[in-house]
Amino acid sequence: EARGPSYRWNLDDFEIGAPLGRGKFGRVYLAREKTTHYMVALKTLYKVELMKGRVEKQVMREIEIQTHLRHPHILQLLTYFHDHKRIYLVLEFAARGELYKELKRQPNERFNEHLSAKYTYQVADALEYCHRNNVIHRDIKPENLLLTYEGNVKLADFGWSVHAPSSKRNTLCGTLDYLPPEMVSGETYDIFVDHWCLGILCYEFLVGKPPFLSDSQQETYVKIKAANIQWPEQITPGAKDLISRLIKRKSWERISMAAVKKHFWIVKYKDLH
Ligand SMILES: Cn1ncc2ncnc(NCCc3cnc(NC(=O)Nc4cccc(C(F)(F)F)c4)s3)c21
Repeated sequence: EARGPSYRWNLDDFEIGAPLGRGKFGRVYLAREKTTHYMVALKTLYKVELMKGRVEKQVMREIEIQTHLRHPHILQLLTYFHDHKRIYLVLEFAARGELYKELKRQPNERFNEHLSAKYTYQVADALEYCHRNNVIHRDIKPENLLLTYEGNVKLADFGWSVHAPSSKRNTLCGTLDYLPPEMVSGETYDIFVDHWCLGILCYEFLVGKPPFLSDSQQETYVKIKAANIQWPEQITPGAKDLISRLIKRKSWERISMAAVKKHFWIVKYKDLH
């Protein structure tokens, strides 16, 4: 019986394999669809946990946003379903897993200029598409990037994404390292938060840690608000030029995603191997 677009998927359609990762609200498993043997990543979210975390409407927003996004560098949400205890996200499987683990595996735990430019380009490409669809990702960091078998980036986890402009004041969990000044000070913000995060991301690819990393949150806040970056010797002038044009305190001064994709440092290194 052919499975049309209105078919209601359920857990019985899949054989569950190895765990791929774990999050605060549930785990991710490798899974195989029984009739086609198509491999997917199955993210389980416990409803009780989501309610305790007061994030259930965020999951609904993520599902709403994700079902309308289709791009080669965005991890596809294929479908979703739920039972009495859990919500299941059926996701495209990225066979080389989490990019941050690949970063840690590198010598000196940092990428060379080719990989840094290639990944920065691909994330810029995905963000340009998101922004054209009026979606701010808001949580760009190595932990939310996955790698395909071919070594290309997939932007994942739209759990914190919103439609622009927004002033969502949900207590952002996790590190402050990627927060732009306007979010640190709780102002309303726009798509340019993603531009700031792309600058932080490119810096972390090249250096192995984010520019405002500090021992305390207060110190990180101060460094973010001052936006003063230390440039280790391995950062070349081209990379420094691009990162400086993204990590701008005034959000409207951050260069566009189109300009990032055409930047001379990106063009020079993204296709070199
Ligand atoms: C590890 N790994 N290795 C290979 C591989 N291939 C595909 N996927 C993987 N991992 C899953 C990546 C994700 C994609 N979308 C996500 N979405 C989400 O986690 N949403 C979410 C969760 C909890 C709370 C909220 C809420 F409520 F705050 F919004 C939202 S997680 C893979």
